[in-house]
Amino acid sequence: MSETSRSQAHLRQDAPRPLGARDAGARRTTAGVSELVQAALPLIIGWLPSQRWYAGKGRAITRITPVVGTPLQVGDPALLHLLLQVEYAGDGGSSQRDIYQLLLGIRSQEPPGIGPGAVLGRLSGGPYDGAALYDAVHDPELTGRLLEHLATGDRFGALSFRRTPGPGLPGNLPGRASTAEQSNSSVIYGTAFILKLFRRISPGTNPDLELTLALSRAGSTRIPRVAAWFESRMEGAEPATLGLLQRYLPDAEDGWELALDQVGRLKGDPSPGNFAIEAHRLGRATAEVHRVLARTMPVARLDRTQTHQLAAAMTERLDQAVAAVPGLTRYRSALRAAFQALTADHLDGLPVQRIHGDLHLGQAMRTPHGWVLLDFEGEPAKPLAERRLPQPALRDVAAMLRSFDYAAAHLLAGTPSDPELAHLAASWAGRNRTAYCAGYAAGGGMEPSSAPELMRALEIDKAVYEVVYEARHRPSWLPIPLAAINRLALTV
Ligand SMILES: Nc1ncnc2c1ncn2[C@@H]1O[C@H](COP(=O)(O)OP(=O)(O)O)[C@@H](O)[C@H]1O
Ligand SMILES: O=P(O)(O)O[C@H]1O[C@H](CO)[C@@H](O[C@H]2O[C@H](CO)[C@@H](O)[C@H](O)[C@H]2O)[C@H](O)[C@H]1O
Repeated sequence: MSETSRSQAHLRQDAPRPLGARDAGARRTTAGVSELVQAALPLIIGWLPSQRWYAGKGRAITRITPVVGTPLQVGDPALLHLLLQVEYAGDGGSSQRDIYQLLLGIRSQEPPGIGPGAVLGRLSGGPYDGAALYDAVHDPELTGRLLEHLATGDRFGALSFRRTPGPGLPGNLPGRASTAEQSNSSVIYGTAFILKLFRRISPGTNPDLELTLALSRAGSTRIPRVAAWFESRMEGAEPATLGLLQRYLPDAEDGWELALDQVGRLKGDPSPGNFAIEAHRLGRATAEVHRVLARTMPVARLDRTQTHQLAAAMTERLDQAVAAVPGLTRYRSALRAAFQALTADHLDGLPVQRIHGDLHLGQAMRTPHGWVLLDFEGEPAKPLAERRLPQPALRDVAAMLRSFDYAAAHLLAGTPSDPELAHLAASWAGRNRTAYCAGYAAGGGMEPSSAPELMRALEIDKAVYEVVYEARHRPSWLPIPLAAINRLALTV
């Protein structure tokens, strides 16, 4: 971070409507936003790189530029909404930039019970000199304030809060930070709503909002209904989605946890459950979602050129992954050949449509009324425009198949090599993969076994993505996708 330079040149200050007589001092007004941001920047720079959602890990920050600062509450506590552009050095002297959404709380005393990882430090200078600066996601009072904005459909300068038609929203529920492992940050309001705050922001509608709204409007019960969202105008660009409020599913069980529970029982439980029934239902649910998306969003068919482009994009991602993770190098030619096989004539005319884009067991919740799918954001590492392109629906199927492998591999993680256990794990994954595909076809989706080359290429493409994801975020998990690459490279 040695070369860090800061700029406030582009900071837009958006004045809030008065929020009541909470503003104690004359200096603590909107006029002080710029000074507040300048005082906060050194603390932000120290805190940002340790956040799970921060994409620039290991790279030197070269510049930080506040883009839009909006005080959503002044006084003690105060709430500052900030969009911050961070530039970092890329490979070979290139530079990369990302915009992050921060929701910063400011109080004279830190909120009770807040974890040390959520506290940025004490401000030095500016209108809140000496006050504690912290991640407001962990402050029930301030996240409650956000819900009020969503409930009333407020506008603050560049920020617009929007509600879907339907029953009113309660404006007075405190929010608690979700502890789920995730790419963004979520706040749960009682047992009624969950608000996801997108952390890495791109101009344009986030596919999570776009697709869940389309599914909600079509009456699908396979997603939690959208209740509200908020967005920011961006200079010279489309508005960016910042947050999505959906119904909370209080009785739901996470598919990943359920699967791990079942896999764990393979180690000697006399009555291991039959997850294959659930896998079949999940396949059906996936097909149902695909059918609604194909009905309500644009669809197309691949021509010869587009098939070549599909294969070329996979090859390009592979080459980038090999450069980032040298352990992939020895598989490169076998994997390239699998992508090359896609260019044969038989894919001409393959339907493409909007899909989930990053489907895995952790995105599937089993409720008393069946499986519900979450998080239609697509792979967070891909540019937003790419995530919004129509894709073969089997891409989601291949991604879920990878998830069954992941769950099985968990059984073996950290244990000395045990051929019997390895066999049990492989059989468990195989059974559930087959059941999921059968459920998908029974639900009206394309029969996965009718397109073996495509399925293999899609699974490899996903495993390559996972190799990079694990190398970056969870290096101890890297052997899981690498083992899959090894297997997929050998299978022809
Ligand atoms: N509507 C919901 N009801 C219950 N739990 C939810 C809901 N939405 C998300 N969750 C929980 O939060 C986790 C993270 O949500 P997700 O949308 O995948 O966030 P991210 O995009 O940040 O990874 C999920 O795995 C699930 O455990
Ligand atoms: O944060 P997201 O849920 O949007 O997705 C990212 O993180 C996932 C892990 O949390 C990652 O999924 C990979 O690990 C899962 C087990 O934790 C496994 O079930 C998936 O099959 C595997 O891809 C996902 O790839 C990443 O985009």
